[in-house]
Amino acid sequence: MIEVRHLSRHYGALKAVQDVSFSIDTGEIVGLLGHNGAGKTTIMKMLTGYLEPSAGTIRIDGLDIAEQRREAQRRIGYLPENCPLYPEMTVLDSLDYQASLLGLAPDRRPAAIRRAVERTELGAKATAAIGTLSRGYRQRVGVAQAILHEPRILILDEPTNGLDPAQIQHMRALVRELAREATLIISTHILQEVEAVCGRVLIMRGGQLALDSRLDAIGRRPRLVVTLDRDPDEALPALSALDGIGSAVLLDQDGTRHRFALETDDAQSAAPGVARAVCERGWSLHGLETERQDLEALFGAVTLERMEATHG
Ligand SMILES: Nc1ncnc2c1ncn2[C@@H]1O[C@H](COP(=O)(O)OP(=O)(O)OP(=O)(O)O)[C@@H](O)[C@H]1O
Repeated sequence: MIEVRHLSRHYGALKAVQDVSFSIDTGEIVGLLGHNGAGKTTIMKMLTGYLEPSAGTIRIDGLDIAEQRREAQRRIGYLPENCPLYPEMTVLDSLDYQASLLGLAPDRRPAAIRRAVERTELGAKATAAIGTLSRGYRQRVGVAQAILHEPRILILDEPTNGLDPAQIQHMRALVRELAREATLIISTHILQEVEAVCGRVLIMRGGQLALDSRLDAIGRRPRLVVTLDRDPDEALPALSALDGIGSAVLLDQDGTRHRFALETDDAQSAAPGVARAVCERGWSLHGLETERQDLEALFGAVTLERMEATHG
């Protein structure tokens, strides 16, 4: 179980992650999706205890990562982006070295290494020098390193980055296999990646969480999209407290106008109540529509920010 509350990270004036909250249950496979620079790696580094948040809390199985970092880290396996490996080491040496860094007792190492090699199907390359391996095999070594201590939570940053189509297929099969025993968070900027392996998606946009949805809900349940000239701080609590509304998130902003998406079981029936509540507060209603949450809309949420970034 991972609980993230009001997590922020600033680099000087740059707000790389802003007030992000989510919970992940045991056994879930969650895709963290967003364009380059959206804040995915920053979140992953904070989840793994390698980067301190500027604000907010992270709990791993109830352990506060700021206070019980070592203990929390023992439950996590991490494949960093462009996983650094020593090219002159063999696969086995590399795994043995990582096992020692993880603090595995020497008598437990051979069994742990054997199991990691089997699960990542690295047997044929076990004695090969890492520098001679294809990128796909090097990624598998990175994954083998991450699972040596049999963590219950696995965090994979761009696991298919730079792989060819056959290697991507293999990595996806490996991810599904790993998910039988661990909770998985996979960062990617590829929508198809999420569709292929994840049950749930978190979309980051400009450092903020723009969408948190189960994939099987996408394309089925329409949402209500309301446009108001109110700040999210004021509008979100009011909107999410309305009868029949499960949650409210900010979609985007154009000047002072903000578009909010409201999750509801029945968007058509909830619409009049939303319109009434907005008018009762004396707010201007600039738009109210039902929106089917299909994959295109999901993708739009991501690409919009890319356009904003491109156009400054
Ligand atoms: N150490 C750092 N110092 C300053 N700025 C940083 C640092 N690390 C990341 N950033 C900036 O923070 C923002 C978020 O970066 P981050 O790497 O978390 O994004 P990302 O979603 O993982 O992107 P990518 O898909 O390119 O890996 C970017 O604007 C990035 O330039």
